[in-house]
Amino acid sequence: MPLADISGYLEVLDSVRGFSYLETARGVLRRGAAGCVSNPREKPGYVKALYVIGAVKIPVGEGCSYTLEELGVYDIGGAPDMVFSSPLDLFTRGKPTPLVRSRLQLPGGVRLWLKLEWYNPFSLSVKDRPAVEIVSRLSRRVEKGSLVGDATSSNFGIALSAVARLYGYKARVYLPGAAEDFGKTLPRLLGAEVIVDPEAPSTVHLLPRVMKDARSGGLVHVNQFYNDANFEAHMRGTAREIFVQSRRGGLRLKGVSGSLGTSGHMSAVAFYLQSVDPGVKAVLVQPAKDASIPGIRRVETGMLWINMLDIDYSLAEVTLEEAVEAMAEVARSDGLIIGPSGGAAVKALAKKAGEGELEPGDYVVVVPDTGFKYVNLVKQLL
Ligand SMILES: Cc1ncc(COP(=O)(O)O)c(/C=N/[C@@H](COP(=O)(O)O)C(=O)O)c1O
Repeated sequence: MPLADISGYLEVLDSVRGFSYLETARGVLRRGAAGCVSNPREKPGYVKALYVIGAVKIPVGEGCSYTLEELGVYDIGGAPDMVFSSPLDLFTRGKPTPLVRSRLQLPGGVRLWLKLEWYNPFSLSVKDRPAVEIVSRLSRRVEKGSLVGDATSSNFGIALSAVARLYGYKARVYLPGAAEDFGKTLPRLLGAEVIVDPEAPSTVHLLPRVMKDARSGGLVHVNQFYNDANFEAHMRGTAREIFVQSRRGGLRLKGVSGSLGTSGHMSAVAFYLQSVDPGVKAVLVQPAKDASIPGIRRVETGMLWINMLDIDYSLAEVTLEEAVEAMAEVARSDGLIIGPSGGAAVKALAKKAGEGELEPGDYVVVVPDTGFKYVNLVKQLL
């Protein structure tokens, strides 16, 4: 059977170390096709490369080749009746998240498209994706009833609290004092323990405390900051969806823009789309010095994938005021209330467009969550 279900080979994924499999993934994406292997179990890196780009099938045999479409890469979900058998089914098949053309006019023929990640059902944010990927893999080796936890700026904590319960785990989330109220309250509503450290200026400052609690026993640290399942969730999900939606929507995709926390989603989006077309630009936003924008950080504060992988990107700096200004611009042009990190990414793209750095074409901005969570923040700045 030349096209086998890749789900029959996933046990080999855990044996793959490092990022070398990504060169294979890049090659398959660039060629748009994958060759056969006689025994996938002897090629765990190849299995992982196909899994991470979203293949559902793996070609088994000699001397054959299959297109991405034949491998199931284009099967990005969809439930026409929107009837789901469970909350996890809602997360999985209630995809892809929308990609919508904004009416906001940017200079230089830059056409703006918004990838609305608040359509993820648990945290109404992009962070559902790594939470489901991390917990579903963990459930293969961690006994039910265990306590899982991590440091979070808010969204991942909500997603982890929700998904942990669905898999039979308890959750504990650690937040910096400056986190928004929704990030401190909603995990409790979901039955999680919440630890707030008023002294911690950011999530990464909480990691020593989380690791100490993990070492002293009793806590499984899921570690969104260094767990490759974060990056891989976005390769198979966010990135693949943008690739397929752009193709099917007839976009002339010239660039992507987004923000950085763990750097999981924008590393995946940039890597995937630049593997397909090396000419795709990646405009990444970071808060201006001394600025604080919920959920995102400056690259120098420490991130894994954006620093480890071969990704070509430019950085733009944005203040919180500029991020909220962009929220208002999108709200008034599209009627959509995007979150501040999405606003920051729109502003970053607009700056690059204004500086004449972008060629005409379609640009996708990943909008990690909704602005409905940030009323107190916005109120002070409107
Ligand atoms: C609203 C919003 N926008 C963008 C990001 C960045 O996503 P990432 O780079 O894929 O982690 C995030 C990421 N938040 C993560 C990580 O936060 P961090 O900025 O690393 O402290 C969390 O919820 O714990 C976010 O919540």
